[in-house]
Amino acid sequence: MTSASRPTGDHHPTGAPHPAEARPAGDRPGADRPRSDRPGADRPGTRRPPAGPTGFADVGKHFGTVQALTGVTLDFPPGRVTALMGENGAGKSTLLKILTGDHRPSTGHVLVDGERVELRSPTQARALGIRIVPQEPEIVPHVSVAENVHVGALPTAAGRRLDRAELRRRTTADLERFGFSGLLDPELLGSDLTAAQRQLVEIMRALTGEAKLIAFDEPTSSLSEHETEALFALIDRLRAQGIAVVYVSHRMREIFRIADRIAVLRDGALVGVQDASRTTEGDLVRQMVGRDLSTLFERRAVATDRVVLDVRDVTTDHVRGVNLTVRAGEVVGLAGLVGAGRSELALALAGDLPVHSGSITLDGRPLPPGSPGRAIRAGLGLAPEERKDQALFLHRSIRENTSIAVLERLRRLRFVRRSAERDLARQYADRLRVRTPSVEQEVRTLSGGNQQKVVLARWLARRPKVLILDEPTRGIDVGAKAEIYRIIADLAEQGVALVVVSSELPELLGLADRIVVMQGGRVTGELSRAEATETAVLRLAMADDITTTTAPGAAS
Ligand SMILES: Nc1ncnc2c1ncn2[C@@H]1O[C@H](COP(=O)(O)OP(=O)(O)OP(=O)(O)O)[C@@H](O)[C@H]1O
Repeated sequence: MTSASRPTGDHHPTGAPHPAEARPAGDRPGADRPRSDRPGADRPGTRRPPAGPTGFADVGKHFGTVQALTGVTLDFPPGRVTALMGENGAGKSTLLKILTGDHRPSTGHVLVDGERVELRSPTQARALGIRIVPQEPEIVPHVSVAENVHVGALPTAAGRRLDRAELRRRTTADLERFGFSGLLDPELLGSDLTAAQRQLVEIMRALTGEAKLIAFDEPTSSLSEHETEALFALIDRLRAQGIAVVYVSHRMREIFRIADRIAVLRDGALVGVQDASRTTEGDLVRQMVGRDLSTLFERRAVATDRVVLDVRDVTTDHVRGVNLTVRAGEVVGLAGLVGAGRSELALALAGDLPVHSGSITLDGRPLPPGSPGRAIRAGLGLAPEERKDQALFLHRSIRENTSIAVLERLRRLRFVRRSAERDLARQYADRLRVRTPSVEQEVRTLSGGNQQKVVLARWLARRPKVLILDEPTRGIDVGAKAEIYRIIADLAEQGVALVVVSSELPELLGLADRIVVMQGGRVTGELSRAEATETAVLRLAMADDITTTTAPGAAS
């Protein structure tokens, strides 16, 4: 791509000043007007009003017998952020894929600036200014960040060789404009990127060239607070330039922070579109799920004195001397910022990563580290963070994917195995509200959130002595979240020792009897349920940063 083909001046995301308005939910004067109509947004060069709406007219979509969408009519006004909400499998991703030319609608059509268009491919949608930041970033592993961002439009020097200096310059400038400087090195290889960095590359890719509509599909699921704020600042700038933003997320707090309007889908149909300042979390939940979830975190404390998991001085590549005890019936929350070492500790305890020193005792017996099979046999289960990559057999059914962890138990009942397997899978599919016609459905055809529920079902079904759940509700809708909280409470009542790693603080504060906070691979503190507040947790999660600020050099 030449620099001339990139957005410049007012069209560029960072060409416009950052809107200064703070936006607490429910207190946004003029929130019902398009942003571009508001004072300060009307700068020379801001887009002209389009001739007509961009969005969907009566769109339906079926996959074989599955009716994913029915009669959806919805437009995305310029300069406004429209959030799309709905339970797992409600049809959000399918809707986005129709907008970006990945799927063709079975009925109805897509409108761009009032004109009916037949989008045959993502390239065609892109040429019309429609962009998507997909749920699963697609990164080329063997090339740099810069090449990944500018893939398909790389600058060339004499002899048609790649002009690396120009590419680096361009990417560094992009990083600065998008507010991502310091979060990503243009020279890093695709294969070395963290989940968060992969997401940032996808966002940068979507923002190159002239965009009129940008859709984000659960963009923050792997971003830290800091990266999420950089993304929100960017979205504020996109809005101020008159770009239509579509934002898919299950996170209520984010929706109320960033959205102007909220569209709710249920079972493939549009339930309604409301102004974000005139609705509440409770209203949205009722619309999505059809019931009240006000008792989300209700659970009794049932922890006993019997220590089931005792971790002493465990050191791994990035984890330093961690001590942790979990009692039967206790839920211990592991808090920390992304990169604090929580997932590495979880993987090490489950035998998936080497332990360099220290000891692990499970139910009074030493658990030699380094063997996942041994950990499972000893009664320690881990539902890892990267569930889909690490755990699913995509071409197998929900039944097979659920029962694989309990086959030994079912095998004993040789003749009834298949039906026992099916009953088990059905029981969890129902409890976790997996949207599927049958448990014989191949997992690859499920929506992202429903795939996550299947992996979780497997571990919940196993009922180990110690269960470690790493980000158990990531990508999962609010109805199923409530069910997962209930299952965690039930497991605790049955005497299971639980460790929950979560980046959603309200979730940890609601679930945990005790919160252990990590930072930079170490435990920086522990808070009882009574002591734990968001501020107290964050203070410990940033302990080093605070030490460094107050006493330079002291933290080295
Ligand atoms: N390629 C496919 N083949 C068969 N069924 C599909 C396919 N893609 C989607 N579906 C079905 O369409 C429905 C809508 O799925 P979609 O991915 O749009 O949901 P979603 O609202 O994005 O969910 P999530 O919050 O879990 O990401 C689901 O029932 C899903 O199983």
